[in-house]
Amino acid sequence: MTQPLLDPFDRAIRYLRVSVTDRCDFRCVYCMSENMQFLPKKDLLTLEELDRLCSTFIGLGVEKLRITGGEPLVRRDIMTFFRSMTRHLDSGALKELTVTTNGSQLAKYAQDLADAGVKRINVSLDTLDEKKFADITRWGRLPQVLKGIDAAQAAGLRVKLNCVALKGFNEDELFDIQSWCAERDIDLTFIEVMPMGDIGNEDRLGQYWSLRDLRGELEKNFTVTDLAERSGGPARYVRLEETGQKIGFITPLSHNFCESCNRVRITCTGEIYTCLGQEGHSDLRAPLRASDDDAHLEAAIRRAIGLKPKGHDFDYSRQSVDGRVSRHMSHTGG
Ligand SMILES: Nc1nc2c(ncn2[C@@H]2O[C@H](COP(=O)(O)OP(=O)(O)OP(=O)(O)O)[C@@H](O)[C@H]2O)c(=O)[nH]1
Ligand SMILES: C[S@@+](CC[C@H](N)C(=O)[O-])C[C@H]1O[C@@H](n2cnc3c(N)ncnc32)[C@H](O)[C@@H]1O
Ligand code: SF4
Ligand code: SF4
Repeated sequence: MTQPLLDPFDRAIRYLRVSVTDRCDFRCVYCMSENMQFLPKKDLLTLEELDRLCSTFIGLGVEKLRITGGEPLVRRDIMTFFRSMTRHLDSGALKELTVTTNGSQLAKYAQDLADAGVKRINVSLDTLDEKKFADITRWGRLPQVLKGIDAAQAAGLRVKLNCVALKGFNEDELFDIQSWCAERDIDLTFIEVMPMGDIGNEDRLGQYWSLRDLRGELEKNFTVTDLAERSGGPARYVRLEETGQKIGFITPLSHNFCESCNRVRITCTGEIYTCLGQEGHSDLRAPLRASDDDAHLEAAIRRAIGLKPKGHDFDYSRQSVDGRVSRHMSHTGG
């Protein structure tokens, strides 16, 4: 029997997040600069290499696989990869195959995702206003995303909306977004903006809207009850008693979920980041390419997991660069 992946703090690693591309058809202001330089295609893991890497992790006890990016659905032939993972769902080794997407390609791929065994997807959407959407994503078009969400629901996929809370940007839309989701039976999670990337002159500290304040706003209209349940992810949930709606809050700066952290991340070039909020990483592409022997790759994975830190190092209170992670969110896929 293979030993499960345990980190130095005895946390079992069951959740793998894989960024399949650094490219994106949007340029969200908190994520990328307008003139992002992307990696040469030859540096990316091939779909076959991604398959081998993910399959090795699944053999080592990973039960949940989330595909992210950049925008995962702009990678050519990505459905081939999703379909190749279906065998692990069929065998029961993989419990969940899922994706985090900006929604732009969903109208095209929703049914294929459902056919591959995907049940739930997360769609990132910060505003329901067309003009504001164009501003925040720079290149995105809202109607295309809304069409994608409709297609996902029509294909039977459960949709969760990820909404980054931004002061002075979507504060005024809080109740519109909440009721829009309630009407469509779409789950909703708010995310605090994180200090990542060196993104031009964007002022992430000025955009910071604490979810504590956002919750305070909700309390003006609803009775908000804390729920004890956890999804195995960083979100904490509340219920709005008047509508019965469940809303998630992800406050990456609090350490409240680090102690039960179950995840690691792979970039599209095969680096493993054992913590979203730390720079430390190891290379898995070299061992992947060096030999067909999976034992070699497994040993490299175990060595990397052996370096997983206890928690993150984000800090808004430090004004200097050492309080931020300089890598872009699109590099590790959030
Ligand atoms: N600090 C921190 N933030 C995380 C972590 N995982 C996810 N997040 C944040 O949560 C955001 C949403 O993540 P998603 O890709 O939707 O996945 P999720 O919320 O973990 O997924 P489910 O719980 O399966 O729905 C990410 O973009 C990050 O901002 C984590 O391990 N640490
Ligand atoms: C990097 S994107 C990758 C997947 C896909 N392109 C999407 O947007 O859903 C994953 C998530 O990271 C979030 N994100 C990006 N930059 C962020 C930041 N600086 N702070 C908080 N969340 C961020 C996005 O809102 C999105 O929900
Ligand atoms: S948040 Fe997602 S959609 Fe927006 S620029 Fe980053 S990778 Fe692209
Ligand atoms: S910040 Fe790091 S340790 Fe904490 S939950 Fe996220 S990945 Fe895990």
